[in-house]
Amino acid sequence: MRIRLDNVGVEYGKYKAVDGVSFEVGPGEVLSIVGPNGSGKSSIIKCIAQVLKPSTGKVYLDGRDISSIDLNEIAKLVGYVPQNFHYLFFSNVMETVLLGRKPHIRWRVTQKDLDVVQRALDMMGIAHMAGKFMDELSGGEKQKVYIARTLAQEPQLYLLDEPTSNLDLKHQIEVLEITRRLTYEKNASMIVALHDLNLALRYSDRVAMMNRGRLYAYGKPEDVLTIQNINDVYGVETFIIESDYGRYIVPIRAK
Ligand SMILES: Nc1ncnc2c1ncn2[C@@H]1O[C@H](COP(=O)(O)OP(=O)(O)OP(=O)(O)O)[C@@H](O)[C@H]1O
Repeated sequence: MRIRLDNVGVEYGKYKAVDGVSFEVGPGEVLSIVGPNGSGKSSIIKCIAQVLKPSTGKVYLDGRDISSIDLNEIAKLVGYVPQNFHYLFFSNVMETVLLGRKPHIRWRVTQKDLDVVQRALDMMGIAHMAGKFMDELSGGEKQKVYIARTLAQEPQLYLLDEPTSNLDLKHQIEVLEITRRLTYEKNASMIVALHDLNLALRYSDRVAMMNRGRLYAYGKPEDVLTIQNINDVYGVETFIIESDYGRYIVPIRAK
């Protein structure tokens, strides 16, 4: 799936949170959006998820204006994991992940739906807690359930807003490995907001760096995540290590 943002702006009342953002993500590609707190990452993701309507510009999915696409079709195509998720505290893990199948279910839940849900639970390592109620889970466990729900949805576009914020080191890597692999295998696409610049460097095909609502830099990870850009946008001095395992950004001090 190809996603194109053309001059997207977001306003909250008179406050312009996003201004004139344009970028493109091709089939089988992962785009990370990085930038300081309040720079507009979530607002952009919400426009693509159709939670917010842009005040200017348009979002296109495979060339179609997203606002003209039927919401049932959007529900099948776009899998959105928001930053702050709301769950039904009286539902259990299995039921919550099964909700991901809702756009695909016609009359009743089929064996295929249950198989897909089981696979998603297994991929996220939460099958053993399938019967637990949502309000019995830790923050990281809830986040895994919401990612599993999106995996069960089998979307063409993964929209992940800081999906690793509550996860331990191992699961931060696993979530991005799994979603990136599915993106490549299914020729889907993925747009992910990340605070960890090293994860962005490692898992993206392209990076969009936001600064105060504007796109500051956009392109290949190594061209965007430079010492100079990080210094300009975050006000943090860094150095870069080139190792056998790849390139790493090491922060030294805030300016
Ligand atoms: N519902 C809202 N009403 C008013 N202002 C908002 C609203 N949501 C976000 N904003 C403002 O818009 C700006 C961009 O917010 P957004 O959540 O998109 O940033 P972000 O880059 O995702 O931040 P963070 O890294 O802290 O999650 C911020 O200044 C924020 O205060």
